[in-house]
Amino acid sequence: MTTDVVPTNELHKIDPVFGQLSFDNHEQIVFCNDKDTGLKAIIGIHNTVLGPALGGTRMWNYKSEWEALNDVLRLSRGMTFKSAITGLNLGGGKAVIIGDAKTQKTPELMLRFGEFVHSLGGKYITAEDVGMATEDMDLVRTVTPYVTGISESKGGAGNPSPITAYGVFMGMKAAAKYKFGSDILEDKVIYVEGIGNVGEALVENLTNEGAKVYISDINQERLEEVRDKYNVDIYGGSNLYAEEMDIYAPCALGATINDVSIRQIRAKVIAGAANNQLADEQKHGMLLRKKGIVYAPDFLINAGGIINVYAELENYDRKEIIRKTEHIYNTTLEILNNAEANDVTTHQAALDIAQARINARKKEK
Ligand SMILES: NC(=O)c1ccc[n+]([C@@H]2O[C@H](COP(=O)([O-])OP(=O)(O)OC[C@H]3O[C@@H](n4cnc5c(N)ncnc54)[C@H](O)[C@@H]3O)[C@@H](O)[C@H]2O)c1
Repeated sequence: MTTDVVPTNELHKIDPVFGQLSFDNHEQIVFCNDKDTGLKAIIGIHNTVLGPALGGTRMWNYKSEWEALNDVLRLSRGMTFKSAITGLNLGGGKAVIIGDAKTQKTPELMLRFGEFVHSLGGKYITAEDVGMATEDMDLVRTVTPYVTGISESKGGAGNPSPITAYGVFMGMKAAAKYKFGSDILEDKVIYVEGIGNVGEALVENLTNEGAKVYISDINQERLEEVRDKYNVDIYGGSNLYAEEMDIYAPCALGATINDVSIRQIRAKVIAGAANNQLADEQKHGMLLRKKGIVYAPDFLINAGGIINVYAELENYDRKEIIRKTEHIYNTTLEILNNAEANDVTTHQAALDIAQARINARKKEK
C-alpha cells in the first residue's frame, strides 16, 4: 500500500472511500454531519486488534472533503502503528473536523462532535490534535467518557504536547547518537518547522541543552513570541530545506518530505513531531536512506502524547509516563540499527515491529 499524497484536484478520480490510496483496510469510517452547529467531521477507525482506536481530533480548513478524508485515513493508520510500537494496548483512530479552528470552533460544535464519538460506544476514543486544546476535550468529556487529554484539574493527564516534545527530543538524541556518535545536542544546528504546542516545547528542550535553534512558522506573532522567550533565531530565508543544518525537526503538518523537498534537504538527521512526514513512505524513506540522511520514524518518536493520554485510561502516574517516553530513545536506536542490518528504510523497520505485535495479538485472539 502507498500513502502517497494525491494532489487535491486529482483525488476525485479515485473511488471515494475504499479506493482511496490511503485506505488500508480501515475497519470503519464515520461521517458526522450536523446542520445546526455546522459540524462536518470524519472519524477514521483503522484497526482495533490491540484495543480501542485512540487518536486525536484535528480541526483544519481543508481545501476539500477529499483532502480531509485522505488526511484522516493517513492519520488513523499511523496511530495503529504508533500504539503498537510503543507497546500500548490501543488501536488506531483519528478524527478530522472540517473548518477553521480559530473562527468556526464553537462549544456547540464540540459538544455535537462529542455525541458522535459517544455513539461509537468506546470503539473510538478521542484526544486533541492540531486546532484543539485541553479545554475542548474537557467540554467533550461532558457528553462522553470516550475522550482523553483532559485537564489535570478534571482528573486527566493534561496537555500531552510537552510529553510529545520530550519523546521527540529523546528520539532525536538517539538519532544523533547513531549519526554523530554522541547524543549531546549542544551546538548542533537544528531547524524546528512549526512552533505550535509541540514545537515550542521542543525548542525549550533543545535550548536547555545548548543547541543552535532556528524556528519557522506561518504565524509571525508566534515566531516573535518563541524567539523572545528562548532567544532563538527566526529563519528568514525562503527555502528551509536547502539550508545547511545538522537536524531538521518537522513539527507542523505532514508530507513535508516529498518529491520536491527531498532533492533539497541537506539535514543529516530528520526527527520531528509531525505525523506522516514522508509523503510516500517507501519512495521517500528509501531516498533518504540513499542520501545517508537518518530519519527517525515520526510515529515512533512522537508517541509521548499517546503515552500521556493512555495514562488516563490505565491510571498510571507521571513517573511511569516519563519512563515510557524515555524508552523512545532505546527503541529508536534499535530501529535505526535494525534498518541498517536488514537494508530497509527506518520507517519500514519500525512498521515491521509494530505489525508483528498486531499479528501476534490477532493470532492469540
Ligand atoms: N500535540 C501532540 O501531542 C502531538 C502528538 C503527536 C503528533 N503531533 C503532531 O505534531 C504536529 C504539531 O502538533 P501541535 O499540537 O504542535 O499543533 P499546533 O497546531 O499547536 O502547531 C502547529 C504549528 O505549525 C504551524 N504551521 C502550519 N503550517 C505550517 C507551515 N507550512 N510551515 C510552518 N509552520 C506551519 C502552525 O502555525 C502552528 O504554529 C502535528 O503534525 C501533530 O499531528 C502532535
